[in-house]
Amino acid sequence: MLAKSRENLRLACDRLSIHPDVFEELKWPRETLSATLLIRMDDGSRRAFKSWRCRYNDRRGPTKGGVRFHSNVSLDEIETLAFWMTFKCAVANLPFGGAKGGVCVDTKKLSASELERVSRAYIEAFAPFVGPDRDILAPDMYTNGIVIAWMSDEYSSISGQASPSALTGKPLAFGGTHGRLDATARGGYYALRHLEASLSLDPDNATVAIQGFGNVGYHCAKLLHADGYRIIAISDSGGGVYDSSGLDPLAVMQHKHETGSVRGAKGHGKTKAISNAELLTIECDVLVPAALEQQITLENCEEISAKIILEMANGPVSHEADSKLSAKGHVIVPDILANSGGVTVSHLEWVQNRSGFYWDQSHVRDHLKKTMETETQAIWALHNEMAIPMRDAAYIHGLRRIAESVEARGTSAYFEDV
Ligand SMILES: NC(=O)C1=CN([C@@H]2O[C@H](COP(=O)(O)OP(=O)(O)OC[C@H]3O[C@@H](n4cnc5c(N)ncnc54)[C@H](OP(=O)(O)O)[C@@H]3O)[C@@H](O)[C@H]2O)C=CC1
Ligand SMILES: O=C(O)CCC(=O)C(=O)O
Repeated sequence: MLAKSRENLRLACDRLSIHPDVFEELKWPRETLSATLLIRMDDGSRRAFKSWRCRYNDRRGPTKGGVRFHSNVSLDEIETLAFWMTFKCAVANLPFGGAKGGVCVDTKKLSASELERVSRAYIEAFAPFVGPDRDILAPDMYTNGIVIAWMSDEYSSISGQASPSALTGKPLAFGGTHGRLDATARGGYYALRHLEASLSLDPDNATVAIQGFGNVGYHCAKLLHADGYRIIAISDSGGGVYDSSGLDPLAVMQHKHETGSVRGAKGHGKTKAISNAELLTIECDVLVPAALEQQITLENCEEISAKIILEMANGPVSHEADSKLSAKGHVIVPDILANSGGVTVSHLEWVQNRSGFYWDQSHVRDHLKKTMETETQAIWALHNEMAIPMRDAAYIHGLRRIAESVEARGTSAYFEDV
């Protein structure tokens, strides 16, 4: 995946006439560490879990990115996610480079105490890599505030002092910030709402399909539903539900709490079960992938009907499918912009931890809204001026900032402006 993603960098370098040194620097991660976590299970047996932490590039500041717990996590996935984080942090204009980590584990097969041991072991393994001025961790798929609290507690024990700013996404009572829980979804929501007029989207007449019903998918559904968008399809790892009359995200979540899946939840009309593959091709105005990478590929991209794809997941559209869809006039609001709200509020958490002064929710939300609107507008303008897809515009927007930080270190001019 990293090789394919690098194509976006190559294109942005070419368009900006960036000095080849910049491409060379961003071609590979700065450093990736791997570790095997040896965990004592509740039944007394011992199990080994592969894990990684990648710090991709730190030109703009300490590296920042989440930790994913998933059975398919691989080195290539983590390095690609860290590459995307590098651009995402630049797009959001944060003083961070990009990083990502992961453990190859199915959290659904662990007890709470096993999950705690995995979380603490992860920090123990990578502690020398971590730190408020070095590498700052956060949640991603199948990690949440509790996992981050265990990790933060472990990090403080290892470092021998309270070190809240080494991890973000912490519970409020443990140095977290207001607004981080739904920040990723809210950021995408602000971006979409900012583009409504340009995309001729009328919330009262627009339909939405959402793949993934965890932190990002659920909050996205809730925010869009509250504004009048009709959510007609929702899925999770167990499959999905479709109802052309609309679904109430709160009721669907209630059903998921009771049964473990969104399958079988009831909407306002004739609700039917659908697969994840079907959800992607459903006729709707806005498709919101909010689960895993590579969901829309050459195999199914011809069947995508949604004119707007809001990439709340990281990398849900393959490189090849992206070109095809863009050529056909689909507007893809790219991940490095659409889901940058999470890391934007993580930055605020880091700032608050470091200053010891804490903000209220409205302050955090105002900042997030302003950031999302500013960067969305800049990318939208570039997309129009250069007649290029929004993803290419976002990479150019981020690359300009990364290249500037390279240049600021005294190297001769790295790029000629477009
Ligand atoms: N959390 C954050 O702050 C950020 C997250 N992201 C990205 O957003 C995406 C979702 O993350 P997040 O919501 O935090 O993760 P969660 O772990 O909270 O939720 C993941 C959701 O995806 C579902 N899912 C898993 N596999 C599949 C599948 N094959 N098909 C459909 N649905 C599936 C899960 O289903 P089930 O409930 O059945 O397990 C769950 O509902 C990821 O790509 C992540 O990298 C990006 C930026 C920040
Ligand atoms: O909040 C953060 O620091 C990172 C979130 C993340 O992992 C992501 O944006 O993909």
